[in-house]
This record gives sequence, structure tokens and C-alpha cells, in this order.
Amino acid sequence: MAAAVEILSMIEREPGRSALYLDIDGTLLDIAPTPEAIVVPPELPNQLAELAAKLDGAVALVTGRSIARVDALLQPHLFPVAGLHGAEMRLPDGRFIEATVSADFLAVKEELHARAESLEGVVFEDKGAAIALHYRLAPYRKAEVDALMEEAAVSTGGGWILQQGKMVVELKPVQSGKGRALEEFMSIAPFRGRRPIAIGDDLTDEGMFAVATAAGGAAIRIGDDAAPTAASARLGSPTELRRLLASVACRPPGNGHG
Ligand SMILES: O=P(O)(O)OC[C@H]1O[C@H](O[C@H]2O[C@H](CO)[C@@H](O)[C@H](O)[C@H]2O)[C@H](O)[C@@H](O)[C@@H]1O
Repeated sequence: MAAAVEILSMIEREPGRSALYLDIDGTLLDIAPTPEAIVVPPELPNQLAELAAKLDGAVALVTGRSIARVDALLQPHLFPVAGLHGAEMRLPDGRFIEATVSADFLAVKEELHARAESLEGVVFEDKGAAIALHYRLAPYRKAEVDALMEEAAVSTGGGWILQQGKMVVELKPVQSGKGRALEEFMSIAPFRGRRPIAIGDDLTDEGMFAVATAAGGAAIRIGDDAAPTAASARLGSPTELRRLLASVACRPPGNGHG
């Protein structure tokens, strides 16, 4: 398995041949008790913008969050984003691929919200065309959350599917997928023809790891868990990743770490 530092130093050496696909929660940002409690280090948005400038714009966020939420977190910058696990996208030229919502899904959402309210400690997150039910504050609720979400997925009639994550179960549009989102970005400028490097921390990121490595790129899984992965390297924490990305952002091209 390659070292994450080696992979990131490839970007330093050849920024014009690299493209970077970054997950947010657990990757760029440390995990927090609830979705709203995350802390964005104040220097991070500008560092990402510097990195994007160095790669001629070939930096995308690929996340379970909505695009609107990503924009609020990384303001004032508007990066290319695949949101809701790839169900919605903002392409580099500003065009949107939107996720549609059916009346049936809205009814499922309303019922799920009401039922989740009776589960103390469970956090309901409404993301528009996707829903997350978090049990981080009440881990003993996992089985109840699983059962509720399985029932909700069936009620959508197949238009939405389950996504397991870190102390969370989500309902996401069936046509979503971070791997597909990567393929979409990789087909257009400035991402086209560049070596894809995908960085994430969770099950939902495995799809983009597989696509990036199959395309001759690399993938880094963040965190010290022992979960099987398609990533080519591991790195301990978001803090370590932010430090490495900051160093890539500020070094002139052609300089390695040595
Ligand atoms: O694809 P990502 O950018 O990693 O987003 C995945 C989900 O992340 C968020 O939930 C996770 O992070 C929360 C804040 O640290 C944490 O409280 C929760 O337990 C984690 O599951 C987010 O709330 C979801 O909408 C994203 O899909």
C-alpha cells in the first residue's frame, strides 16, 4: 500500500496532471456529535481555493451533504460539488444537475420525521432529496433506526435506497453514487485527462476510491479503523490531511517533500 504522503507529493510535483476529489465529514472536517456541530477551521476555505488554483480548478467536493450546505461551510468559495452522495452536482462551469423529489418521497419524509421525534437522541436531518437519521447521541438506537429506515426505503417504491454511514443511516436517490459522480467530473474539463486522487473516510467513499484507482489514480482512506477498503493508502485523521493539503497548496510546483 502506498503512503498517503507519496500520493499527495505527486500533486505537488505535477499539479497540471492531477485532479483532487475530497469528501467532507470525517475527511476534511473532524467528526462532531451532530451534523450542525461541525467546525470548519477558518483557514480551510482559502486553502482549498489556493489548491484549486494550483490544479487549474480540478478540485471537487464529493459529499453526502447538500450543495447548499457545502457552499455555506466553505464560503465565500463555490467549488465544483457532487452533493447528496452524487445525486446532485454543480459542474465546473456552474451548471447544475439537480435531484428531483417526488410527492411520495415527501410523504415518506414527513412520516419519518414524526416517528424519529419519538426516538430520544436520534437526530433527523432533512437534506431535500435525501434524509439522514443519526444515532451518534444514542448508539443503542441503531436497530430501531435501521428498521425505520428500511421501512421508509420500501415506502419510496424503489426511488430511494439506504446508505449506511458513521452512526447514521441515510435515504438517498437510487441514481446517486460517488463513483458515478467521479466519472461525470472525469469526463469534463478541467478534470478530464488528469490522474484522479480521491480522499474519503467512509463506506459511501468506496465507490469513488474504486473509480479513481481503476482510472490509474489513487485513493486515500482517512481514519484508523480497520475496515476493508479499495483505497491505495490510509491516513490517520482529518487534521493530518489538512496539514498535508496546506503544504501542497503553498509549495511551488516541482518541489517534493524532501
Ligand atoms: O460524504 P461526507 O461528506 O462524509 O458526508 C457524510 C455524512 O456526514 C454527516 O454526518 C456525519 O458527520 C456528522 C458531523 O461530524 C456526524 O455527527 C455524523 O455522525 C456523521 O454520520 C452529515 O450530517 C450527513 O448528511 C452526510 O451524508
